[in-house]
Amino acid sequence: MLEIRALEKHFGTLKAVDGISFSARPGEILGLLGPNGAGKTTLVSMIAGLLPADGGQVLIDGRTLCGDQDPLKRRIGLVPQDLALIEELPAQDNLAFFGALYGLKGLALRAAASRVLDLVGLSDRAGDRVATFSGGMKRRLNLAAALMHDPEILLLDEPTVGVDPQSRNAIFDNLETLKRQRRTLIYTTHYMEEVERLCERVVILDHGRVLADASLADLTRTGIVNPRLHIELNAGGDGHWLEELRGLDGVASANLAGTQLAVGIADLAADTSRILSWLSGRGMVIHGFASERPSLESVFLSLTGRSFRE
Ligand SMILES: Nc1ncnc2c1ncn2[C@@H]1O[C@H](COP(=O)(O)OP(=O)(O)OP(=O)(O)O)[C@@H](O)[C@H]1O
Repeated sequence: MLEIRALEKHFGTLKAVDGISFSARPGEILGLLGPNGAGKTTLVSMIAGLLPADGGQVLIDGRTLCGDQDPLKRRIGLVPQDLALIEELPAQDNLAFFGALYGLKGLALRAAASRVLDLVGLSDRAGDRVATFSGGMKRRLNLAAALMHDPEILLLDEPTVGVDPQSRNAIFDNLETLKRQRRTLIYTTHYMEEVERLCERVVILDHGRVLADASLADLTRTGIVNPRLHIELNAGGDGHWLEELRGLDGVASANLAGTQLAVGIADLAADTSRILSWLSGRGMVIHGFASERPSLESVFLSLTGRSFRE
Protein backbone atom coordinates (compact mmCIF):
# COMPACT_ATOMS: atom_id res chain seq x y z
CA MET A 1 0.00 0.00 0.00
CA LEU A 2 1.35 3.41 -1.03
CA GLU A 3 0.32 6.34 1.13
CA ILE A 4 0.98 10.00 0.43
CA ARG A 5 0.47 12.23 3.47
CA ALA A 6 0.32 16.02 3.28
CA LEU A 7 3.16 16.28 0.76
CA GLU A 8 4.40 19.79 0.03
CA LYS A 9 6.82 21.37 -2.39
CA HIS A 10 7.48 25.07 -2.74
CA PHE A 11 9.43 26.85 -5.46
CA GLY A 12 9.98 30.30 -4.01
CA THR A 13 6.50 31.60 -3.26
CA LEU A 14 4.81 29.04 -5.54
CA LYS A 15 3.24 26.07 -3.75
CA ALA A 16 3.59 23.53 -6.56
CA VAL A 17 2.38 20.75 -4.22
CA ASP A 18 0.30 22.09 -1.38
CA GLY A 19 -0.57 19.35 1.09
CA ILE A 20 -1.51 16.38 -1.08
CA SER A 21 -2.72 13.14 0.49
CA PHE A 22 -4.06 9.94 -1.07
CA SER A 23 -3.30 6.25 -1.10
CA ALA A 24 -3.14 3.49 -3.71
CA ARG A 25 -3.56 -0.24 -3.30
CA PRO A 26 -1.80 -3.20 -4.92
CA GLY A 27 -3.59 -4.27 -8.09
CA GLU A 28 -4.89 -0.74 -8.71
CA ILE A 29 -4.21 1.69 -11.55
CA LEU A 30 -4.81 5.12 -10.04
CA GLY A 31 -5.26 7.95 -12.55
CA LEU A 32 -3.56 11.21 -11.59
CA LEU A 33 -5.14 14.04 -13.57
CA GLY A 34 -4.65 17.74 -13.62
CA PRO A 35 -4.26 20.62 -16.06
CA ASN A 36 -0.80 21.81 -17.09
CA GLY A 37 1.13 23.05 -14.08
CA ALA A 38 -1.21 21.34 -11.57
CA GLY A 39 1.78 19.75 -9.81
CA LYS A 40 1.65 16.20 -11.17
CA THR A 41 5.30 15.85 -12.22
CA THR A 42 6.50 17.53 -9.02
CA LEU A 43 4.39 15.11 -6.98
CA VAL A 44 5.54 12.04 -8.89
CA SER A 45 9.19 13.14 -8.58
CA MET A 46 8.81 13.44 -4.82
CA ILE A 47 7.18 10.00 -4.52
CA ALA A 48 10.04 8.56 -6.59
CA GLY A 49 12.53 10.24 -4.23
CA LEU A 50 14.07 12.39 -6.99
CA LEU A 51 12.98 15.63 -5.40
CA PRO A 52 13.10 16.30 -1.65
CA ALA A 53 9.74 17.25 -0.11
CA ASP A 54 9.29 20.42 1.94
CA GLY A 55 6.73 18.67 4.10
CA GLY A 56 4.71 15.48 4.45
CA GLN A 57 5.55 11.83 3.99
CA VAL A 58 5.50 8.95 1.54
CA LEU A 59 4.78 5.60 3.20
CA ILE A 60 5.00 2.08 1.81
CA ASP A 61 3.12 -0.50 3.87
CA GLY A 62 3.14 1.93 6.78
CA ARG A 63 6.89 2.67 6.69
CA THR A 64 8.06 6.18 5.89
CA LEU A 65 10.41 6.65 2.96
CA CYS A 66 13.49 8.50 4.24
CA GLY A 67 15.69 10.14 1.65
CA ASP A 68 17.40 9.00 -1.47
CA GLN A 69 19.36 6.10 0.06
CA ASP A 70 16.40 4.40 1.75
CA PRO A 71 16.20 0.72 0.63
CA LEU A 72 12.39 1.16 0.47
CA LYS A 73 13.04 3.21 -2.68
CA ARG A 74 13.78 -0.02 -4.52
CA ARG A 75 10.12 -0.88 -4.29
CA ILE A 76 9.27 2.10 -6.52
CA GLY A 77 9.88 2.47 -10.27
CA LEU A 78 9.45 5.63 -12.34
CA VAL A 79 8.62 5.90 -16.03
CA PRO A 80 9.61 9.53 -16.62
CA GLN A 81 7.80 11.92 -18.95
CA ASP A 82 10.98 12.58 -20.91
CA LEU A 83 12.55 9.48 -22.43
CA ALA A 84 15.55 8.44 -20.39
CA LEU A 85 17.34 6.36 -23.02
CA ILE A 86 20.75 6.39 -24.63
CA GLU A 87 20.00 6.53 -28.35
CA GLU A 88 23.38 5.24 -29.55
CA LEU A 89 23.25 2.07 -27.43
CA PRO A 90 21.26 -1.09 -28.20
CA ALA A 91 18.10 -1.72 -26.15
CA GLN A 92 19.77 -4.43 -24.07
CA ASP A 93 22.68 -2.14 -23.10
CA ASN A 94 20.22 0.54 -22.03
CA LEU A 95 18.50 -1.98 -19.80
CA ALA A 96 21.85 -3.17 -18.43
CA PHE A 97 22.64 0.44 -17.52
CA PHE A 98 19.37 0.82 -15.55
CA GLY A 99 19.73 -2.60 -13.95
CA ALA A 100 23.27 -1.75 -12.82
CA LEU A 101 21.95 1.39 -11.10
CA TYR A 102 20.02 -0.99 -8.86
CA GLY A 103 22.99 -3.30 -8.31
CA LEU A 104 21.93 -6.02 -10.74
CA LYS A 105 24.73 -7.94 -12.48
CA GLY A 106 25.58 -11.17 -14.26
CA LEU A 107 22.82 -13.71 -14.58
CA ALA A 108 20.30 -11.66 -12.57
CA LEU A 109 20.85 -8.69 -14.89
CA ARG A 110 20.39 -10.79 -18.02
CA ALA A 111 17.30 -12.49 -16.61
CA ALA A 112 15.74 -9.12 -15.70
CA ALA A 113 16.46 -7.71 -19.18
CA SER A 114 14.93 -10.74 -20.83
CA ARG A 115 11.83 -10.56 -18.55
CA VAL A 116 11.12 -6.87 -19.27
CA LEU A 117 11.86 -7.11 -23.00
CA ASP A 118 9.42 -9.98 -23.19
CA LEU A 119 6.77 -7.99 -21.29
CA VAL A 120 6.97 -4.99 -23.65
CA GLY A 121 7.28 -7.15 -26.77
CA LEU A 122 10.77 -6.02 -27.80
CA SER A 123 12.75 -9.24 -27.34
CA ASP A 124 13.51 -9.48 -31.07
CA ARG A 125 14.92 -5.91 -31.09
CA ALA A 126 17.17 -6.34 -28.02
CA GLY A 127 20.38 -5.90 -30.05
CA ASP A 128 19.21 -2.89 -32.09
CA ARG A 129 20.23 0.69 -31.34
CA VAL A 130 17.48 2.81 -29.76
CA ALA A 131 18.06 5.43 -32.47
CA THR A 132 16.46 3.02 -34.96
CA PHE A 133 13.29 2.62 -32.82
CA SER A 134 9.92 4.27 -33.50
CA GLY A 135 8.50 6.67 -30.89
CA GLY A 136 6.22 3.92 -29.60
CA MET A 137 9.06 1.42 -29.26
CA LYS A 138 11.13 3.97 -27.31
CA ARG A 139 8.21 4.50 -24.94
CA ARG A 140 7.92 0.74 -24.43
CA LEU A 141 11.65 0.48 -23.72
CA ASN A 142 11.33 3.41 -21.28
CA LEU A 143 8.70 1.36 -19.44
CA ALA A 144 10.91 -1.74 -19.54
CA ALA A 145 13.83 0.22 -18.03
CA ALA A 146 11.68 1.24 -15.05
CA LEU A 147 10.80 -2.42 -14.43
CA MET A 148 14.36 -3.83 -14.35
CA HIS A 149 14.51 -3.86 -10.54
CA ASP A 150 11.03 -5.42 -10.34
CA PRO A 151 9.32 -2.61 -8.40
CA GLU A 152 5.91 -3.26 -6.89
CA ILE A 153 4.91 0.41 -7.23
CA LEU A 154 5.17 1.99 -10.66
CA LEU A 155 4.82 5.72 -11.31
CA LEU A 156 4.03 6.56 -14.92
CA ASP A 157 4.34 10.22 -15.92
CA GLU A 158 2.50 10.62 -19.24
CA PRO A 159 3.93 7.41 -20.68
CA THR A 160 2.10 7.54 -24.01
CA VAL A 161 3.08 11.00 -25.27
CA GLY A 162 3.93 10.82 -28.98
CA VAL A 163 2.87 7.19 -29.30
CA ASP A 164 0.99 5.68 -32.26
CA PRO A 165 -2.32 3.90 -31.44
CA GLN A 166 -0.81 0.44 -31.88
CA SER A 167 2.01 1.06 -29.38
CA ARG A 168 -0.44 2.78 -27.05
CA ASN A 169 -2.57 -0.36 -27.00
CA ALA A 170 0.55 -2.46 -26.44
CA ILE A 171 1.47 -0.26 -23.45
CA PHE A 172 -2.07 -0.58 -22.07
CA ASP A 173 -1.83 -4.37 -22.34
CA ASN A 174 1.50 -4.24 -20.48
CA LEU A 175 -0.03 -2.11 -17.73
CA GLU A 176 -2.96 -4.48 -17.39
CA THR A 177 -0.48 -7.37 -17.04
CA LEU A 178 1.34 -5.43 -14.30
CA LYS A 179 -1.98 -4.78 -12.59
CA ARG A 180 -2.80 -8.50 -12.64
CA GLN A 181 0.59 -9.06 -10.99
CA ARG A 182 -0.83 -6.96 -8.09
CA ARG A 183 1.48 -4.03 -8.61
CA THR A 184 0.36 -0.51 -7.73
CA LEU A 185 0.30 1.85 -10.72
CA ILE A 186 0.00 5.63 -10.56
CA TYR A 187 -0.84 6.86 -14.04
CA THR A 188 -0.47 10.52 -15.03
CA THR A 189 -1.96 11.53 -18.33
CA HIS A 190 -3.68 14.27 -20.30
CA TYR A 191 -5.75 11.76 -22.22
CA MET A 192 -9.21 11.37 -20.73
CA GLU A 193 -9.98 8.22 -22.69
CA GLU A 194 -6.88 6.56 -21.21
CA VAL A 195 -8.16 7.17 -17.70
CA GLU A 196 -11.59 5.89 -18.66
CA ARG A 197 -10.09 2.75 -20.11
CA LEU A 198 -7.41 1.98 -17.50
CA CYS A 199 -8.34 3.37 -14.12
CA GLU A 200 -11.07 2.61 -11.63
CA ARG A 201 -10.07 5.50 -9.42
CA VAL A 202 -8.89 8.99 -10.13
CA VAL A 203 -7.23 11.79 -8.14
CA ILE A 204 -7.77 15.20 -9.74
CA LEU A 205 -5.23 17.89 -8.88
CA ASP A 206 -5.05 21.59 -9.50
CA HIS A 207 -2.82 24.29 -8.02
CA GLY A 208 -1.03 21.62 -6.01
CA ARG A 209 -4.16 20.41 -4.22
CA VAL A 210 -6.50 17.42 -4.49
CA LEU A 211 -9.85 18.49 -5.94
CA ALA A 212 -11.33 15.00 -6.08
CA ASP A 213 -10.35 11.49 -5.06
CA ALA A 214 -13.01 9.02 -6.13
CA SER A 215 -13.86 6.05 -8.29
CA LEU A 216 -14.73 6.99 -11.87
CA ALA A 217 -18.27 5.73 -11.32
CA ASP A 218 -18.71 7.87 -8.20
CA LEU A 219 -17.24 10.96 -9.84
CA THR A 220 -19.82 10.91 -12.59
CA ARG A 221 -22.58 10.12 -10.07
CA THR A 222 -21.80 12.53 -7.22
CA GLY A 223 -23.75 15.45 -8.60
CA ILE A 224 -20.56 17.48 -9.23
CA VAL A 225 -22.01 17.39 -12.71
CA ASN A 226 -25.59 16.32 -13.28
CA PRO A 227 -26.92 14.11 -16.04
CA ARG A 228 -29.01 16.11 -18.48
CA LEU A 229 -32.18 15.69 -20.43
CA HIS A 230 -32.35 17.50 -23.76
CA ILE A 231 -36.00 17.87 -24.66
CA GLU A 232 -37.40 19.31 -27.85
CA LEU A 233 -40.82 20.94 -27.38
CA ASN A 234 -43.27 21.87 -30.13
CA ALA A 235 -43.28 25.43 -28.81
CA GLY A 236 -41.28 26.93 -26.00
CA GLY A 237 -43.67 29.75 -25.27
CA ASP A 238 -42.73 32.18 -22.56
CA GLY A 239 -41.42 29.48 -20.24
CA HIS A 240 -43.50 30.75 -17.32
CA TRP A 241 -43.45 27.18 -15.94
CA LEU A 242 -39.59 27.08 -15.76
CA GLU A 243 -39.40 28.24 -12.15
CA GLU A 244 -41.89 25.59 -11.10
CA LEU A 245 -39.90 22.95 -13.00
CA ARG A 246 -36.70 24.04 -11.25
CA GLY A 247 -38.42 23.53 -7.92
CA LEU A 248 -39.32 19.87 -8.59
CA ASP A 249 -37.57 17.13 -6.66
CA GLY A 250 -34.56 15.82 -8.57
CA VAL A 251 -34.26 18.88 -10.85
CA ALA A 252 -30.93 20.69 -10.50
CA SER A 253 -31.33 23.17 -13.36
CA ALA A 254 -33.63 23.97 -16.26
CA ASN A 255 -32.93 26.22 -19.22
CA LEU A 256 -35.01 26.96 -22.28
CA ALA A 257 -33.58 28.21 -25.59
CA GLY A 258 -36.31 28.47 -28.22
CA THR A 259 -37.91 25.05 -28.25
CA GLN A 260 -34.91 23.30 -26.68
CA LEU A 261 -35.24 22.56 -23.00
CA ALA A 262 -32.18 21.33 -21.04
CA VAL A 263 -32.85 19.90 -17.60
CA GLY A 264 -30.07 18.90 -15.20
CA ILE A 265 -31.37 16.06 -13.05
CA ALA A 266 -30.16 14.00 -10.12
CA ASP A 267 -30.75 10.55 -11.56
CA LEU A 268 -31.56 9.59 -15.15
CA ALA A 269 -33.35 6.36 -14.26
CA ALA A 270 -35.45 7.78 -11.43
CA ASP A 271 -36.31 11.24 -12.77
CA THR A 272 -36.68 11.07 -16.56
CA SER A 273 -40.22 9.76 -16.94
CA ARG A 274 -41.50 11.87 -14.03
CA ILE A 275 -40.22 15.06 -15.68
CA LEU A 276 -41.56 14.15 -19.12
CA SER A 277 -45.00 13.44 -17.58
CA TRP A 278 -44.88 16.71 -15.67
CA LEU A 279 -44.25 18.60 -18.93
CA SER A 280 -47.04 16.71 -20.74
CA GLY A 281 -49.33 17.51 -17.82
CA ARG A 282 -48.62 21.22 -18.44
CA GLY A 283 -49.86 20.76 -22.03
CA MET A 284 -46.44 20.67 -23.66
CA VAL A 285 -45.93 18.45 -26.71
CA ILE A 286 -42.60 16.66 -26.65
CA HIS A 287 -41.07 16.11 -30.10
CA GLY A 288 -38.10 14.22 -28.87
CA PHE A 289 -35.62 13.87 -26.06
CA ALA A 290 -32.12 12.61 -25.43
CA SER A 291 -30.26 11.97 -22.21
CA GLU A 292 -26.63 12.78 -21.55
CA ARG A 293 -24.58 11.19 -18.80
CA PRO A 294 -21.83 13.34 -17.34
CA SER A 295 -18.46 12.49 -18.80
CA LEU A 296 -15.19 12.60 -16.91
CA GLU A 297 -14.34 15.53 -19.20
CA SER A 298 -17.33 17.53 -17.91
CA VAL A 299 -16.51 16.67 -14.29
CA PHE A 300 -12.95 17.82 -14.84
CA LEU A 301 -14.11 21.05 -16.47
CA SER A 302 -16.51 21.74 -13.64
CA LEU A 303 -13.87 21.11 -10.94
CA THR A 304 -10.95 22.95 -12.49
CA GLY A 305 -12.68 25.47 -14.75
CA ARG A 306 -10.34 24.29 -17.49
CA SER A 307 -10.63 21.71 -20.20
CA PHE A 308 -8.44 18.64 -19.95
CA ARG A 309 -5.94 19.52 -22.66
CA GLU A 310 -5.88 23.28 -22.29
N1 LIG B 1 12.17 23.36 -10.70
C1 LIG B 1 11.16 24.23 -10.67
N2 LIG B 1 11.38 25.51 -10.33
C2 LIG B 1 10.36 26.40 -10.28
N3 LIG B 1 9.07 26.10 -10.54
C3 LIG B 1 8.80 24.83 -10.88
C4 LIG B 1 9.82 23.83 -10.96
N4 LIG B 1 9.24 22.66 -11.33
C5 LIG B 1 7.92 22.91 -11.48
N5 LIG B 1 7.67 24.21 -11.21
C6 LIG B 1 6.35 24.85 -11.22
O1 LIG B 1 5.49 24.10 -10.37
C7 LIG B 1 4.18 24.00 -10.91
C8 LIG B 1 3.80 22.54 -11.09
O2 LIG B 1 4.58 21.99 -12.15
P1 LIG B 1 4.50 20.46 -12.60
O3 LIG B 1 5.50 20.25 -13.67
O4 LIG B 1 4.59 19.61 -11.38
O5 LIG B 1 3.02 20.41 -13.18
P2 LIG B 1 2.33 19.26 -14.06
O6 LIG B 1 0.98 19.07 -13.46
O7 LIG B 1 3.22 18.07 -14.15
O8 LIG B 1 2.20 19.96 -15.48
P3 LIG B 1 2.27 19.33 -16.97
O9 LIG B 1 0.97 18.65 -17.17
O10 LIG B 1 2.42 20.54 -17.81
O11 LIG B 1 3.44 18.39 -17.03
C9 LIG B 1 4.20 24.78 -12.22
O12 LIG B 1 3.72 26.08 -11.96
C10 LIG B 1 5.67 24.80 -12.59
O13 LIG B 1 5.97 25.96 -13.34
